[in-house]
Amino acid sequence: MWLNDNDDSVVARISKRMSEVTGLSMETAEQLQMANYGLGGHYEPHYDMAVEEDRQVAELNDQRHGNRVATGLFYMSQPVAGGATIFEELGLAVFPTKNDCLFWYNVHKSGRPDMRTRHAGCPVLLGQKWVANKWIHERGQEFRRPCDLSADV
Ligand SMILES: O=C(O)CCC(=O)C(=O)O
Ligand SMILES: [Fe+2]
Repeated sequence: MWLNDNDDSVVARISKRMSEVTGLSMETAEQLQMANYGLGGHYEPHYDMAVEEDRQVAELNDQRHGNRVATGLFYMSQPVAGGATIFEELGLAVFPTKNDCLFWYNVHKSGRPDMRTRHAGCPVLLGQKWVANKWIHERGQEFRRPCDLSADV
């Protein structure tokens, strides 16, 4: 389910806060995506951004707005057990805490995808997991997050 800033003042406030905290423009961001996981609900390992090898995602990548430069993942509820967001490459497991937001950059300042951002949602073992995704795009960030020539900054 996708929520537009005009749907409710809470949705608009989330966008505004996201911009204030990250310093990024929300002009080209996607609507807020809500997702619910029940028992056993999980999300296979994936990248949020388009990577060259992944044609399907690349085709989904909005050419006008550029790649998904960053992800804001809001935990709207707290499962009783399970449901961590894990980053395999980084050896990171983040257990959802209600009202927390996990933020990361998907692409380097050079525009190259950061392959360390591959992540997954582990199965919910007990309780419910609600998340909201805010995907922020490259266009509009030119002066807010300037490019850098080195590949891995
Ligand atoms: O639910 C999670 O922990 C991860 C969700 C996710 O990666 C996504 O929706 O793209
Ligand atoms: Fe994701």
